Amino acid sequence: MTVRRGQRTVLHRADAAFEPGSVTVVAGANGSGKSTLLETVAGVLLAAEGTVSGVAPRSVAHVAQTVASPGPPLTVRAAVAMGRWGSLPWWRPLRPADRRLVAEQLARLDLEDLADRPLAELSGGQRQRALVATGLAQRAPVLLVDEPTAGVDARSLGLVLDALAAEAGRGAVVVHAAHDPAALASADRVLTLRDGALH
Ligand SMILES: Nc1ncnc2c1ncn2[C@@H]1O[C@H](COP(=O)(O)OP(=O)(O)OP(=O)(O)O)[C@@H](O)[C@H]1O
Repeated sequence: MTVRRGQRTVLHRADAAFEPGSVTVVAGANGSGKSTLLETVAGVLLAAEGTVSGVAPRSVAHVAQTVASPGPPLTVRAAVAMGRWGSLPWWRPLRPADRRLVAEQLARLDLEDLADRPLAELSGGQRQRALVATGLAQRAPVLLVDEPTAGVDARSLGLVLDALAAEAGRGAVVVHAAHDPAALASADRVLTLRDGALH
């Protein structure tokens, strides 16, 4: 697909297929278009040419890159619970199974001690883990995460990579953008964006 942002063609006939049950890392220099690729697959951006196929409506969990802004006044637990809202009609409260799933994701990313803290007050690395947990809580067939390993310490890096591998293990398509050598080494496949194309 070809994707433009303003006057700039960021992706130029970029083409890839992502397999269920595998983790793909999209690498590339700053500004090469990693976020643009994930946003287009997620349906946030529209391709000028080409299409994204095989992705059913509401089947994508897309975790955007951490932003420095304070965001809504949510606790970490509430933020992760938001991952369940998409699977429920608006008038329904979370079911016990949803709450269990939220608790599991908090434990998986070692967020239990931070669960009742406001998301906005976490450090960058802590917030990164919380955002990954929000994506995992969606249990979507397709999980797209923008730089989940940016700024996390060695232990958190392991937790994040293990969690992403486990998502692939349950059959999800997992695609994440990364620069980190450990993230690249742990992926089933690494695609590099260069000059708007995937190599
Ligand atoms: N909202 C926008 N409007 C116009 N151009 C944009 C916008 N967002 C990004 N771009 C441009 O699109 C190109 C690709 O940006 P993108 O954020 O996809 O790169 P990236 O590989 O994810 O970078 P990074 O590693 O820094 O996160 C860059 O040249 C960037 O300046």
